[in-house]
Formats: sequence, structure tokens, C-alpha cells
Amino acid sequence: MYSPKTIFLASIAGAVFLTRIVPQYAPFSSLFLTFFVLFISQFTTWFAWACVLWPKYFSPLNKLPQPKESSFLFGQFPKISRETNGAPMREWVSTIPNEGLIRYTHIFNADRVLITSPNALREVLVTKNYEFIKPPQFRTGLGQLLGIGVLLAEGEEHKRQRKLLMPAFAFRHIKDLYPTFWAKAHEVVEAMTQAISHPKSEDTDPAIVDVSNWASRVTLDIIGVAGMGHDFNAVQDPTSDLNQCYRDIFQPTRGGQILGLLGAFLPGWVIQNLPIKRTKQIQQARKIIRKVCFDLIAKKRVKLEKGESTDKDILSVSIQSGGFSDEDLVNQLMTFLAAGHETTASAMAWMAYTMCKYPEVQQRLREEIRGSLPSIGDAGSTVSSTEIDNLPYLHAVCNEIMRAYPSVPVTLRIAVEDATILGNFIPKGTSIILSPWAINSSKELWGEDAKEFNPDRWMGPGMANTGGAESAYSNLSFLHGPRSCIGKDFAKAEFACLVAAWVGRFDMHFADEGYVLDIAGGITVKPKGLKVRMKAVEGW
Ligand code: HEM
Repeated sequence: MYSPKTIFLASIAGAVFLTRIVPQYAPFSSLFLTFFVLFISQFTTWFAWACVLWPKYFSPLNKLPQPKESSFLFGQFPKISRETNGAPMREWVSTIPNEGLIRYTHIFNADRVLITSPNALREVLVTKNYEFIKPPQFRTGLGQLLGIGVLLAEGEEHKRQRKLLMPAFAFRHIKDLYPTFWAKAHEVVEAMTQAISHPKSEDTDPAIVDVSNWASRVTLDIIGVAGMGHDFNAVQDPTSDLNQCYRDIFQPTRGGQILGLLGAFLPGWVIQNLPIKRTKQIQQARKIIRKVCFDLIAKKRVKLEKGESTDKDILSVSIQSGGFSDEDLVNQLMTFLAAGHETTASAMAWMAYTMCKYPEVQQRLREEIRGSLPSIGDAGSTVSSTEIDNLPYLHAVCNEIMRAYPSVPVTLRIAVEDATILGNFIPKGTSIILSPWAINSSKELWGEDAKEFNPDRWMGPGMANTGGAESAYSNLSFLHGPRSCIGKDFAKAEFACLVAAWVGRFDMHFADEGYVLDIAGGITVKPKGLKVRMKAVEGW
């Protein structure tokens, strides 16, 4: 498709051709000036067509409902960049009457289609799943840190990888991981209990805790132990290279946002080699993460070859499938390390926020946990999947946190060919927006109190799995279909164990009583600047 990126490349090629091969026809002898003239002239033509004529008069998407106000050139981009990721979509779902699709435009009026109804979601996520792929710039951008594992692979390659990995995520296997999750939950609450009772300096109050930091460390350890059979020990030692890497690269920065935007216009290799701090940071992180993964694979192979391992972690199951080369395995490990830890860490940050905001929920949950589970303070204590999964209020609170504040508020697809959704023509290349946050809080799907935090919607007969919503597509936190979160059961079990341990042990209040929710992040989101005053509650 003709785009600024192809114009850029075509202008470079044209300028080289004109100045080097047929200089008599070049407008200038300078390569740069020739490039500049070619670029500007092509860009202007493209601009008039793509930014004015096509979106305003020719786009078949014009007939779909859309937001009223729109910038002349940048569509809804100014609103989207000003607000929290997913907030505009959340607003449009409930304010623009629609039948499953809302159209809006982005930079240079590029078309976007927001999916709003269960039937439309079913088409995009299930029946036509491979017609709507992840944007290619994800592969070049995220691919550096995640490798091209199951998260970024497409088509037949994705099917192959997913089939080989599925056994590791089957519930019969996940249920054996509950004691591992519980052991790490024990370790982190003990470390936190120690930390909040020992001042580090005179002017810091140890009881005021940066929950995101602890949450990221414990979830990194859990994906290490349960996913790869290796303890990164980030709970005890936050200074390890790997922990530091993820803290740096997942910190939303201006540099990262700018690179994301440039990705729409420049080829991936140009972006990756820009001489700026952010690209250097990413290259360094990639080196460290890959080395950690290669070492883990080598160690695990030796163990498996000697017949010493009966491990059931994701890595062991992947090696034993025989379908992955070492390079493939590195890509899968990089994927699980990133996809499997910041997402759950974000859910933990939302847990802390909701517990502070709704102290009565916190109190009720603590009573259920303490009344039913063995004390987290007892180093030898363990729990089974049945013990955790049978606590109705814990189940309800965890589900409600993930519904009301999904870790991934928005994700994207691109129509790989001309397609249709609910019979509406979708031209090739159109961006399709899936917004878990918007869907999970749609009044149409959840009723009048959709935007309220109400764990009780998951209580009562027949409510535990649905929260009262009629369609499974009303809850999009893990998406659905062949590209849904492969780690859903893993994440839910891990989250329930961590929440039980954390709420069972600590009383939590906002450190700043007037805290007003502001949301930070990119792919995953968290309450910005949240600090929690924590106190260990005696007797458990
Ligand atoms: C609260 C925790 C989690 C949430 C909310 C979550 C959410 C999601 C979402 C929304 C996607 C789809 C992204 C897209 O296609 O655009 C996804 C995919 C994925 N998630 Fe999770 N996730 C969580 C935890 C985990 C964990 C613990 C693991 C690994 C152990 C994991 C591994 C993956 C993988 C590998 C994919 C790609 C699946 C594919 O494309 O076939 N996630 N997750």
C-alpha cells in the first residue's frame, strides 16, 4: 500500500537512481536535495488523496457511526494521545449509538474501526481470526524484546507454535503450579513485612510501599520458576540485570512514545538504529534477555538429556515437544518473560488500588481468606487449586479487578486483505481496534453499573463464571479464540494466590488520602504514582 514509509523508501531509491545512474535527468546533483524534492512531491500527492479525498469522500467506512468532533488532519489522534490508553474508546462505546462497529480516524486520517459487539468480536477473534493480523510494526518493535514467539507469529507458524505450547498451559498442569505460586507469595509477603518494619533512612516511611515494584519482582520470579524452572530471585535482589532491564524498558517514556509514532512512517530498521538513548537501552536489554534465555535452555537440555528432570515447566514441555530449535525456544522464553510478568504485575497494582479505594471489600476478602486458607506466615504451608478456587469472594474480587481494570486496555489488528465484519466492507490495511477496557465496561453488555467496581456481580447462583453478562465476549481481558491469552489459567491462578497472600497479610490504605486515579502505561497500564500505606495484620 502507498504510505509515507513506501514514499520514503521510493524517494531514497529514486534519488540514488537519478543522481548516480542517470544524473542528466536529476533535478539536482545533490543526493539529499533530489531525495527531498521526490519525497515532498510524492508526499503532497499522497497527502491530498489519503488525508482529504479518501477519508472524507471515498472510504467505504464513512457510513459507520463515528465521533462528532475530529481534527482536520489528525482525526482523533489528539484526543487519544491526551487521554489514558483506551479511555476514548470506552467513552465512544457508551456514547455513540452503533451496531457493532465505530469508525474513527487517526494521524493523517487513517481509518480505524473499533469493535463493540459480541458478534463483531466473534468474527474478528474467532471465525476470521487469521484475516486480522497483528500490525507488522509490532513484529519489528516488540519483536526485538520478545522474539518472534507465539505472541508475534502469524498464520500457519502461529498455529504450529500454539499447538506445541498448549499442553504446558492445560489446566491439569496449571493446577500443579498452585503450590509454586503460594511459595513465592509467601516469600514476597515475608520480604515486604520485613521491609515495612525497617526504616531505610530517617526521612522515608517504610510503611509506604511502591506496590508496582514488588508486584513486578514477584511476577518475574513466578514466570521464572513456573515457566522455566529457574528462580531469578528478584524478590530478594531487585538489582539483578534482568529485573533492571524490564523495569527500564517497560517504564513508559517520551522516547518510547516518539519511537512508536515514528514506526508508522519509517522502516523498522531505521527506528532500531536511531542514535538515541531509548534504542540503545532496548538493544542492551535484548542482549541481556537473550543471554539469560540461552543459558536457561542450555542448562535445561543438559538436565533433560541426563534424564534428571521430570519438570513440568513451560520450557521443559516445549523442549520435549521436539518442535522447537534453540533459537525458537529463545523466542518463546523472551515472549513468556515479557507477556507473563508485566500483565500480572499490572493486575496486582490494580488490586492494591481497588483494595485502598474500597476498604469494605478489602475487609470482607481478608475475613474469607483468613477463615479458609492456611496462614501465609507458615513457611511450610501450601494450598491446592481446589482450596483457592473454592473461595467465592476471592474469585469474585479477582474477576472484578480484571474486568474493571484490564491490564491490556487496547490491542490492535490489521485487515490483511479486503474483508467484511458484520457484512460491512473493511478495506485491506484498515486498523481494527479491540478494547478490553471499553468492552468490559459497556453498559450494553454489563448493565447500568458497568463502570462501577462491584465484586458482588460475580456472586450468587450462576454468576461465578459470567458476572451476569450474557455473552462470553463481554469480557475481553484475555481476548478470545485462537489468539487469546495462552497464559489465562496460569495468570488467574497466580493472581488469586498473590491476592490471597497479600490481602490476607496486609491492611492497605492510600498513602496520600486524596489520591486521584491517573493511569500510566503503554501496552499494559497501572495507577500512576500509586503509593500504599501497608500494615501487617497480626494473626495470619
Ligand atoms: C493478568 C494477566 C494477563 C493478562 C490480562 C493477559 C492478557 C493478554 C491479552 C489481552 C493477550 C492478547 C494480546 C493480543 O493478541 O493483542 C494475551 C496474549 C498472550 N499472553 Fe497473556 N495475559 C496475562 C498473563 C499472561 C501470562 C501469565 C502468560 C504466560 C505465562 C501470558 C502469555 C501470553 C501469550 C504467549 C500471548 C500470545 C498468545 C497468542 O498470540 O497465541 N499472559 N494476553
